[in-house]
Amino acid sequence: MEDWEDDQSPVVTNTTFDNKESSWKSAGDGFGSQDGDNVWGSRKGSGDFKSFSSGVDENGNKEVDGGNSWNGGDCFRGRGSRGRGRGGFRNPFNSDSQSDFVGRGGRGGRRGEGGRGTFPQERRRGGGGYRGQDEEVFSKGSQKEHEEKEEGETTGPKVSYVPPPPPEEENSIFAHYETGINFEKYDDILVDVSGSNPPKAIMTFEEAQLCETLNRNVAKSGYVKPTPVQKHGIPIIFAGRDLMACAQTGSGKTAAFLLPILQQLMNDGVATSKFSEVQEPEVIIVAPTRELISQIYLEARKFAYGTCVRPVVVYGGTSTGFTIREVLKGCNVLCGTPGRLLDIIGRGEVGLSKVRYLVLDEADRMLDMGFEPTMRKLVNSPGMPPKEERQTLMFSATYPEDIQRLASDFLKVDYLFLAVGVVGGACSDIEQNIIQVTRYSKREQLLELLKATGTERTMVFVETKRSADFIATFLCQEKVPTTSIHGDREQREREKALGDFRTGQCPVLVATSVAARGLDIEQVQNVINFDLPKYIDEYVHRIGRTGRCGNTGRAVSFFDPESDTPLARALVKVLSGAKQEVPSWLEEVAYSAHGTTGFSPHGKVFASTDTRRGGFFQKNSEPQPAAQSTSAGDDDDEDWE
Ligand SMILES: Nc1ncnc2c1ncn2[C@@H]1O[C@H](COP(=O)(O)OP(=O)(O)OP(=O)(O)O)[C@@H](O)[C@H]1O
Repeated sequence: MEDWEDDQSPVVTNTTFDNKESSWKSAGDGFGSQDGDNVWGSRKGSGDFKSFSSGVDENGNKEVDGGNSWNGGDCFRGRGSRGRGRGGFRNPFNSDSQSDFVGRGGRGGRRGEGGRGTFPQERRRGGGGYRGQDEEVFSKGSQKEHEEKEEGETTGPKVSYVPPPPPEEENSIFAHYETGINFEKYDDILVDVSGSNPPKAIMTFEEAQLCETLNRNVAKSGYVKPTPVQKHGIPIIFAGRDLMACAQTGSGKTAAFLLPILQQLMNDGVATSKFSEVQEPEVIIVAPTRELISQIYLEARKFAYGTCVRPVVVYGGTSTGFTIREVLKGCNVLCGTPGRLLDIIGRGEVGLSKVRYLVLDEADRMLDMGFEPTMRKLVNSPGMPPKEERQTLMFSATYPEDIQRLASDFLKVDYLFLAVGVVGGACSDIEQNIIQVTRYSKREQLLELLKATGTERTMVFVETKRSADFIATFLCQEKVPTTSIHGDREQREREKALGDFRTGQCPVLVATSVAARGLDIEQVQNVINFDLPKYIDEYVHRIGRTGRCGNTGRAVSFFDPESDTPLARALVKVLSGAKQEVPSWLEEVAYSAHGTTGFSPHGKVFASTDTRRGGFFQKNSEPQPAAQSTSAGDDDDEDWE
C-alpha cells in the first residue's frame, strides 16, 4: 500500500483528458459495428485508429507526447519497453479472443512507474460493513472522509460552488435515448406483488389517466409504453398505498414514482408559491449521491414541465446560500441528498407539515448502516407527518432481507411489495464476463480491454478514491481519454467529469462506487470492474450502468482470487440467475469457499421476494389476482446461505 502510494509519483489528481480537438476515430463506430464483427480485431495492425489529439487536463497540465499513440495493434510503441508475456487472457471485447497479455513483470522503463506493475491492496473499509464509501455522507472511513462529510453543511469548509443552471430549451429538457431491442421483453418478466389487495396493473399510459400536460411530457420523453415497474407501481401509488418496489437496473423506476406523484399534485391543484418565508414541499425525494439526486431532479423537472409544480434539488458540495435561494423561489418537490436535506430543514427554510410523499430511491442504500440514522432523523424531524399520514415509497434493484425488515419501520403495515423479476438479480440484457487475474496484471488487462472498446463509453469501477486517481492517471498517460469521479473530487470536478463522459468527450470514466447506483447515461456500452466490490448488490448496481431500457451492454470483471473469493458464490448465483455462462474455475472457487458468501453484510442474501412471506407472480401482460406464485428461485437462496 505504502509502496503503491509512492508508486504514483506523477499523480495528476484531477484526471481528465480533455480531447476537445479530438479525432479519436476508428474504422467503425464501435464494438461490433461492422457486420457483427469486433472492429477492434480488424483494427489490429491496421494503423487507422487515430488517437485523440492531446490537450490539457483539467489542471492545466499539458499532456505528454502531445499526440496520438493508439496505433491499432501496435499499441504503446515507443512508450517504454514493455515485455509481453502470455497471460492467457481472453479479451471479451475482442472477437479475436486470444489476445496475449502482458504478464507480471513484463513492464519496464515507463516513466513514473519504475516497472513495478503492482497494484495496491484494497483499502479495506472499517468494520461498518456498508458500501459506497464515496457516497454523500456518513460513511465510515478515514478521518479525511469524515472531515469532508457533507461539505457545505453546518460543519466543514465553506463551499461556494454554484452548479450551472439546468437546461431551459425544450429539446434539451426532453433529450432522451432510444429504448433497445429488448424493451419488449420486459413484458416476459415475472412480476410479484405481495401484500393485501393490490390494485390492478395498467397496461398503457392512457390507462394511467394522466392529465394532458403530463401525457404530453411523457410522449416528448419518448415513452410509448410503460415498463413493468411502471405498470404496477403507478396504480399502487395512485391507490395511496405505501410501496417497496424492486426492479432491475435501468427499467424505469424513476418515472414509476414521479408520474403518479406529479399527477396527484396536479389533481389537487398544487402550485408553487414564491416568496413564502418557509417553503413547504408536498414531496421529498432522497437519494444517496449528488449526481443521482440531480438526475432525479431533472427527470422531475421534465415531467413537471408546463405545470405549476416546482421541483428543487439540494445536495452537498454546493453553496448553501445558493441552495436556500433556490428553495425559497418555490418548492413542491424537494429532491436532496440526506445531509443537505437535513441541513436545510434544520435551518428552518423548509417546513415538513405538508409532506404527503416521501420517496427513498436506492432505498436499500438509504437504509443501510451508513444512512439509516439520517433517515430516522428525517422522518422524526419536527412537522414531518407520521407514516400513517404520508405515503412512503421505496425503490431499488436490490433489497437485502434485513433491510426489507428495517424498511417496514418507515412504511405503513399494509405496504405492498412489488418485485419485477428476482429481487437483487442482474439485468439479463448485460453480458457478464468474469476474468481471473492477479493484481499485478490488472492494469495491462484493463488497457487491453479499453483498446478493444475504443470510443465506446466505458465505466471502470475501482474500490478506492486513490485507485481511481491512479488508474485514471495511468490511462491518461496511455492516451486513453479518461476522466474520473469519486468523493475526494470537488463537486465542480465531479460534474465536469460526468459531463465529459456523457458527451463522449472522455469515453472512459474511472469511478468509485459513488457512480454505481442510478446514473442513467446514454450509450454506456461497457462496464469494467477493475476491482470487484465486496458485496453482490453493489456489483448488480455497477453493471447496471449499461444495458439499460432494453439496450444491451457488457460487463467485464477482474476476479483476483486473493481478494475476491468471498464474492464467488454470490457471483455464480447472479450470473446463473441472469442466464450467463459461469466459468468453471469460478464455480470451483465458489464451492471451495466455505463460510464466505459475499452477500450483503447485513446477514442474509438478497431476497427472492417479500420477506414478509412468499408473494405471487403475475405474468406482466396479464395481471392476475393473488395465489399464483411461482416464485422463481425462492428455495435456491437457501443453498447460498
Ligand atoms: N416507459 C418508458 N419508455 C421509454 N423509456 C423509458 C421508460 N421508462 C423509463 N425510460 C428511460 O429508461 C432509462 C432508465 O430509467 P431509470 O433511470 O428510471 O431506471 P431505474 O430503474 O431507476 O435504474 P437504476 O436501478 O439504475 O436506478 C431512462 O433513460 C428513462 O428515461
